[in-house]
Amino acid sequence: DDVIEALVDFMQKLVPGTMQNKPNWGWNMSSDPCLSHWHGVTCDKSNQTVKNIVLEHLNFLQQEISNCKRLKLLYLNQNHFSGNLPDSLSDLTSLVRIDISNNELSGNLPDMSRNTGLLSFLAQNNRLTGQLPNFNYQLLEDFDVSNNDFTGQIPDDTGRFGAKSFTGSPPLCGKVLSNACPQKKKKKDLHDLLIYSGYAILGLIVLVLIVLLFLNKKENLEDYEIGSNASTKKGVNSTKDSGISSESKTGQMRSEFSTTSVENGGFSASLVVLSSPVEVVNGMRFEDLLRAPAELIGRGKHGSVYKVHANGGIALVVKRIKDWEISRVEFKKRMHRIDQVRHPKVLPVVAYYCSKQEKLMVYDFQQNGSLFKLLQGSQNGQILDWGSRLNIAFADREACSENEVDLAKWVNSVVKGEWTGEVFDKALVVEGASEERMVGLLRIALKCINDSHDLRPGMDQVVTMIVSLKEEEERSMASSDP
Ligand SMILES: Nc1ncnc2c1ncn2[C@@H]1O[C@H](COP(=O)(O)OP(=O)(O)OP(=O)(O)O)[C@@H](O)[C@H]1O
Repeated sequence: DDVIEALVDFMQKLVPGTMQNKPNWGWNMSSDPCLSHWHGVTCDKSNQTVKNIVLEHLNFLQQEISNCKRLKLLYLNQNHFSGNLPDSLSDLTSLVRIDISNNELSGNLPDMSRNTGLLSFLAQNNRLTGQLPNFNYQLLEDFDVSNNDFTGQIPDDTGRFGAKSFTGSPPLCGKVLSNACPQKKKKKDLHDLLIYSGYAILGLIVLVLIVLLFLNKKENLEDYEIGSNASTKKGVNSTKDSGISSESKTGQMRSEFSTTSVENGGFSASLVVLSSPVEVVNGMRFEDLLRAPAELIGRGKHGSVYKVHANGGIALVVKRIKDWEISRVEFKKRMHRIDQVRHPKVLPVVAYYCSKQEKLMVYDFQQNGSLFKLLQGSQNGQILDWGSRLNIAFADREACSENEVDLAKWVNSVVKGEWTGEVFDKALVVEGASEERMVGLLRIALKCINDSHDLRPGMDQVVTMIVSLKEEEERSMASSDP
């Protein structure tokens, strides 16, 4: 009975209670270890004396230890324990000290990185294998894994524990041992190379994006600058284009130029005000121009012309230049060159706008319209009398002489080219004057303005020429009568 009691007590201490459910386990006070064949117990032939107790492969530690969540100290040193340490050891996060030294434990150590409160770990003199797991080396006070069969690199790069803690595992390598770790495999190099080239490509893409962004910004800035340089001078604000309704508030159709400008992609830039003192454009923004009611008043070779009722209903003229492949810088230069031309017969440009899609020139509206139309009599049905035409011609002559254009030369060229319709008074033609006679007279007049004094006819010669012209015409009229 004493033996039975001692054995049950031993088992109770080793694995308290938990093995009782195992079939044919025995190990209780109500049975006999030999007759009831307790697990692991062998007796002599007469079944009187317990001779051997073999409790192999029962994973006592494995089964029990994971339940001890608050376990702080685990001292199993010098017990000849064999087998693997349970993985559940890493779940016991309250553990402070572990001593499993001087046993015959084998296999890998469990991951101990979660046991953050561990102060000592002693596992020397076992047969443990594999790589050393990560410990919180900074906190550890005692650490010894010497005389095992660990392999690979010592993970402790703090150098807190010297060679003594690691010796006896020949394949183990690291800074603290004389056994330096071999260079990393080529595969790792290739891996690194791939990672670095990935970074390099990514960096390149980012760089290209930045450059593109910068260029784009510069382009916009150029627009902005074109707008702001002159406008700062004149106090015009730079502004972004905004949404514009398809019809103006006055009910007039929104101008074609504004429609296209907006549809072409919502660009932004200011109207550039030149030095001409047309008050209304000061402070006017490009979007104001787009919003203003406008009507088409003419088309030239280089584009269409719109009358725009700007702020307060003041009339401006916007010429929308079509298909001009010119850079902004060049356009800007030309506009400023035009701005420098000061001539009473040249209508100054008051402002301009330039973007990739759109080039606009803004003028003051001229009530009297086009001289060409006035001369052709097609303007408001108005017919210009001969005296007014002469006045205009003289004014133009003066203007042209300033510009070194020779009116006589021009008339000569007109007569030679037989475009006389250009120079004759329409009223004379309407009254039935002979065009042939007028050309004859014009030729006589041109002889009178010959550059060379000697070649100019005298007055008597002029009279003779006019008389013969008259007679010739009368003759031809007589011969043509039936
Ligand atoms: N400032 C203005 N005020 C009033 N009407 C204008 C003004 N500018 C132009 N117009 C009208 O628009 C018409 C066309 O003008 P535009 O300047 O396009 O003529 P253009 O010199 O023949 O053109 P292009 O140089 O493109 O051949 C003119 O004939 C005139 O009736």
